[in-house]
Amino acid sequence: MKVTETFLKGCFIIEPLIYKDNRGCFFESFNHQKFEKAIGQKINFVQDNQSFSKKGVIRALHMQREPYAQAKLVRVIKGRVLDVAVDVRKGSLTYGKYFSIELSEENNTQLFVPKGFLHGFSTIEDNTIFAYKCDNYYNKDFEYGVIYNDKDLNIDWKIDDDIILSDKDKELPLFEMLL
Ligand SMILES: Cc1cn([C@H]2C[C@H](O)[C@@H](COP(=O)(O)OP(=O)(O)O[C@H]3O[C@@H](C)C(=O)[C@@H](O)[C@H]3O)O2)c(=O)[nH]c1=O
Repeated sequence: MKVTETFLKGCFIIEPLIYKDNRGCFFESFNHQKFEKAIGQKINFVQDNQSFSKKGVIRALHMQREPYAQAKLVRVIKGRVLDVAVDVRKGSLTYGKYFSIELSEENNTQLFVPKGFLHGFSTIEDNTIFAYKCDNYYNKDFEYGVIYNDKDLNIDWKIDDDIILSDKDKELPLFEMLL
């Protein structure tokens, strides 16, 4: 696999090695030993999540507060998303900056989003299946977020049609509330 650190320290792009043959293809979607070596830190994923979304959905921007903060390893099984990670680590040189990348069933690319990041994605294709591993359990009392269209963050979600949001995501606060 090829691992590339983004301009946000600790946030990595992972491109698995794809083995193609006359049947189709094969790849290791996660290998604990290789993964820890590649990112240079111990990681213990304890929860796997999967969501299905129509085209034009934005699920964002989410995180959990300590002691339930989560690092995530995200990927697309079917369809295509624009995945977004925002650095909100206090004191970070890239605080408030975001990285976005297209993840799809074609490129099989994954993104490792460390603790201390807001995370979200928009679905560019209909019937998109998004899957991710988390290194801490879900706890609804520690969920936090920022509204997807915050003016300071100014994220281009690459959606032209109508945006579909959850009621919860419509009510998320502005980024300045995090300060
Ligand atoms: C995230 C999550 C949700 N749920 C439940 C709560 C709710 O009833 C239902 C749907 O939850 P949500 O609306 O929060 O799902 P969703 O908007 O897909 O939330 C996810 O968005 C992406 C971008 C992330 O990064 C994730 O960490 C998570 O926040 O599933 C769990 O039981 N466990 C979980 O781990």
